[in-house]
Amino acid sequence: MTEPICSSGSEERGRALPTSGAAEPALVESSSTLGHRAQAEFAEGFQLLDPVDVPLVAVMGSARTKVGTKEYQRGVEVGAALVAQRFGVMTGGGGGAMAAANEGAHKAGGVSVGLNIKLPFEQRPNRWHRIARLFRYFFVRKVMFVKYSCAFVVLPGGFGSLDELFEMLVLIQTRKVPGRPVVLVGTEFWGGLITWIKETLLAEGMISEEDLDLFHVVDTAEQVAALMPKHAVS
Ligand SMILES: CC(C)=CCNc1ncnc2c1ncn2[C@@H]1O[C@H](COP(=O)(O)O)[C@@H](O)[C@H]1O
Repeated sequence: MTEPICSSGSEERGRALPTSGAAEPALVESSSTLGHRAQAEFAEGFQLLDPVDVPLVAVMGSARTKVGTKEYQRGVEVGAALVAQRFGVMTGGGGGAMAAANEGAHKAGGVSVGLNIKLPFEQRPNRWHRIARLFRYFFVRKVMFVKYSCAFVVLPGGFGSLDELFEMLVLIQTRKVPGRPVVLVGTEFWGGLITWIKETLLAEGMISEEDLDLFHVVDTAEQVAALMPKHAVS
């Protein structure tokens, strides 16, 4: 018999469930294991981030951006520009755009945070963050990005970056979190999505006109810095 794709709690109870390890799929564990692990992970995340005493900007972006490319360089510049404005930088701690933003922040002498994720394949943290933790659950880690950031910057990226972007926009749109700058970097890269948002989502009444004000689209690190909340600048 083939394994069911979905399983109910009662089906789970009869089965030996994996207990730990990066290779094991998350969210198929028993409800109680999931609950305990998530609770512990929340507590550890709070412990890590509560003591950070500079305002953090979450910088999202592709795990695949190559070192040495213009895109990588722009990520480095964004990290450095945020530190120049006395923000710390918090990323997903992996390679690509995450490494770029952490590198810029670290080399500029700022606070550089990496919230890594355990994945079923090998995952190396980048070497540019000094405050770090490895998370099992994307959803717990996303709470950290939202709870501990005062602005959200999204460099060009794929599904992961889109997920983080839209999570943030929904939370602001529905007033679950206070508004904050959400900045997409790369007018050319994001242009098609923005056009679709306007010509389909807005035109079909799926969002309101004012929802378009929930995000900005820019091209340079200086423009990102100019959109940040002013309280961090002395
Ligand atoms: C090549 C590959 C899939 C590597 C995955 N390695 C990852 N390491 C750390 N964070 C990640 C990773 N994949 C997705 N994320 C999260 O999703 C975003 C990147 O996803 P993407 O590459 O844009 O879609 C990051 O902001 C990060 O928070």
